Amino acid sequence: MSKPNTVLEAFDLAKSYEEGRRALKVLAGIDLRVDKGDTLAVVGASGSGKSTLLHLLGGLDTPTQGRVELAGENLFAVSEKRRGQLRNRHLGFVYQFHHLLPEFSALENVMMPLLIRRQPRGEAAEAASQMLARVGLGARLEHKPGELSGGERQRAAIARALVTRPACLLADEPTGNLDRGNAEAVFELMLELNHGLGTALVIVTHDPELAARTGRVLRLTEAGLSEDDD
Ligand SMILES: Nc1ncnc2c1ncn2[C@@H]1O[C@H](COP(=O)(O)OP(=O)(O)OP(=O)(O)O)[C@@H](O)[C@H]1O
Repeated sequence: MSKPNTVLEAFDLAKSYEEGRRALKVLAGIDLRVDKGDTLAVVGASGSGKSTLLHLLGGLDTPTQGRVELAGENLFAVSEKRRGQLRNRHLGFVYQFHHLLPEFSALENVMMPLLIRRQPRGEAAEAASQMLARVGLGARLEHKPGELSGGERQRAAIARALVTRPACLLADEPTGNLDRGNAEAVFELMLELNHGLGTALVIVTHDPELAARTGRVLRLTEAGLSEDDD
């Protein structure tokens, strides 16, 4: 049974890919619990399955075995429609590439998830501009993605992911395309927002120094998932 403040929980999660007659085992026996407000980094060698794990946690890919509970519901026992609703209601996603829509302004991009939820335009604009101000882009509302720097684009993507106030933000190498200074700034911003908004944060990173700034570091190896001691 999930505890009341548990946001996301994985039980005995496994993922294999068929390779001809053999199965390529990527993940096996993964148990993981993310509580409200947790900050957690997932590290591991290239190909160890970090992105695969994040996709499973977000219900974007299906496991070969095991289950993921989001807000107490098994993501893979519900309909596709319900899975989408749960994802929408409780999760935010940030990727290495910002995925902002190029023809829309920063403000319009961040309003989008609220408009999709049928929030009135005025309210959506207000919430989006507040969130953009929180990520330091209060003076860039009308800029299109092509008129923003790399770090600013990633900040806008974070604002878009958080504007719906998700319980948990899943971030896959969100600083992977940034130089050192920007990577650190964006990482710090995510931790700060996570703290301020009470959002749980699961962040996949290659960077051990950045990972060490989170509350928990989980390491993926062939033996499975283990938690680093402080
Ligand atoms: N659709 C797929 N079909 C077959 N194999 C796949 C598929 N997707 C991923 N894999 C394999 O699963 C393994 C884990 O991939 P994943 O992208 O999760 O690793 P990662 O730890 O995120 O790597 P990186 O740090 O390089 O991004 C890799 O060996 C990859 O080749």
